[in-house]
Amino acid sequence: MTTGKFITFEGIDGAGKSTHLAFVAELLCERKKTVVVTREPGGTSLGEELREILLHEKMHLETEALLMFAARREHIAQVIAPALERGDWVISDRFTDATFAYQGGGRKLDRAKLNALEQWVHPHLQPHLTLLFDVPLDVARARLDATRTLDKFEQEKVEFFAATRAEYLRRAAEFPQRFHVIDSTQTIAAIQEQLRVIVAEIDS
Ligand SMILES: Nc1ncnc2c1ncn2[C@@H]1O[C@H](COP(=O)(O)OP(=O)(O)OP(=O)(O)O)[C@@H](O)[C@H]1O
Ligand SMILES: Cc1cn([C@H]2C[C@H](O)[C@@H](COP(=O)(O)O)O2)c(=O)[nH]c1=O
Repeated sequence: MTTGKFITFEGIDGAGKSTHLAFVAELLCERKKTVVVTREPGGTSLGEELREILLHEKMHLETEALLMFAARREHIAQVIAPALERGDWVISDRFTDATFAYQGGGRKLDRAKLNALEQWVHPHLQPHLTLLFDVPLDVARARLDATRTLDKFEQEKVEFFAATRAEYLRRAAEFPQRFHVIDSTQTIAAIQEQLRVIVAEIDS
């Protein structure tokens, strides 16, 4: 019997999702789960090649959305579906909510086109739990500026991130049964306490 669950981590760049992903993976390992940690775009060798292109080359917004879903198709076929079938837990740093937020919200691509791609690529797969790390834009920006060289998305203007964040929050309100919105301005320790409770709930 399949017992694995699919958990996704979402948020604008710099919100802190990668920081907490490792912690949740550890919590699940302590609970004796077999955990597959992966990311989008990426997660397969083709997906990682597409990631390089997507994060560094300019392209038409529809090309960008199509490549995100192409990488995702491969990711589901090679990694996510087989792991869930084995009963493993899959934790992915981003999934389809990111396409709705970035290409839909940020770049203003028609949501109907994204719905059609989602229906094509994964009509029967949705995360069991989506953790949305939410922060004001200035906090996210300060965290990014302190830590890294910025990629194509991270160099976008404040309006882009405001629209991306708004679309994430709109989706969280649309799908309250799977989304948990986490106030990522809290300390890392406070967020970890919240994550402990959420993980215990989903594993009960
Ligand atoms: N709650 C927090 N308080 C203070 N600093 C934080 C917090 N969460 C994360 N950070 C710091 O902010 C920086 C960005 O965090 P992280 O890489 O986890 O963000 P991210 O959401 O995964 O970003 P991206 O999507 O661009 O990879 C890191 O230096 C991390 O240590
Ligand atoms: C899956 C997905 C991702 N993006 C963007 C969001 C981020 O800026 C990058 C991924 O980098 P991360 O720091 O590892 O999160 O890609 C996107 O625009 N659309 C998507 O579907």
